Amino acid sequence: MLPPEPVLSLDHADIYQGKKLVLGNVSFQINKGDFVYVIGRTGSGKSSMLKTLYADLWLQTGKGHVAGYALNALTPRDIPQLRRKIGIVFQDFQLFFDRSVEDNLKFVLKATGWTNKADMDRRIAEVLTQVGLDTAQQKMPHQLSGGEQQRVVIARSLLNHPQIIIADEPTGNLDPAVADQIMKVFQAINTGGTAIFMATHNYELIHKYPGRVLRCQDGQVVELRG
Ligand SMILES: Nc1ncnc2c1ncn2[C@@H]1O[C@H](COP(=O)(O)OP(=O)(O)OP(=O)(O)O)[C@@H](O)[C@H]1O
Repeated sequence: MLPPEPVLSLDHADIYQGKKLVLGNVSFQINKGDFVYVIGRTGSGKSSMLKTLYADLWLQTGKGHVAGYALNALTPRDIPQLRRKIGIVFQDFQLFFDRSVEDNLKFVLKATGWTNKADMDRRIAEVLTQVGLDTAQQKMPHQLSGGEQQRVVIARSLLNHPQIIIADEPTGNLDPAVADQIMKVFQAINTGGTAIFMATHNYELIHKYPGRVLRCQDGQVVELRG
């Protein structure tokens, strides 16, 4: 067997919101191809931990590595580079509603340094196919269902070939059948080798799409044994 390739790790990390310690002494590792959930009650610190991992919150104590970047030694210039290597998906879709699907995706490509039009067109077609939305390129977001909009967000997260997708409640606003389809999209992406780290409240999905499970509880993160 090949040795595990870590794509994300926290090592004795403390997660803060301002001066408030939310999670203390957090240590775990996610390897290439892992599917990992983080669960826990409202306010237990899931989002704060994810935000720390994509450098929206600063890691003040302990160590962390994401896609080759040391979180505790990031410079402001590193942050866009780091975010290019991870895909970020939220519950609320955060698409530009005054632009087509294609223009939403092109915006991200241009912002991350792509210039060649043919390359951009090819990559946009690829990621839309990957999420099962090949025909939606010219549509405006409001012409799409909630599930389709979330697929566009997932497609957007894939544009720069991330090593890991960090998803915060990506099915939270969707009805169960649609949530199920979105999970299948994540599963297919994961099968292709991309690690997934997902905060969720939906235990049914965890049973149906098994993965490692971390729980935020009483200021700590523990891994549940499967
Ligand atoms: N912007 C903020 N400023 C100050 N405190 C915050 C901020 N965001 C969250 N907190 C606090 O940090 C703690 C952890 O919140 P967090 O949002 O990380 O929890 P969560 O597990 O993701 O909750 P949920 O499941 O509701 O999304 C809570 O006590 C919360 O009130």
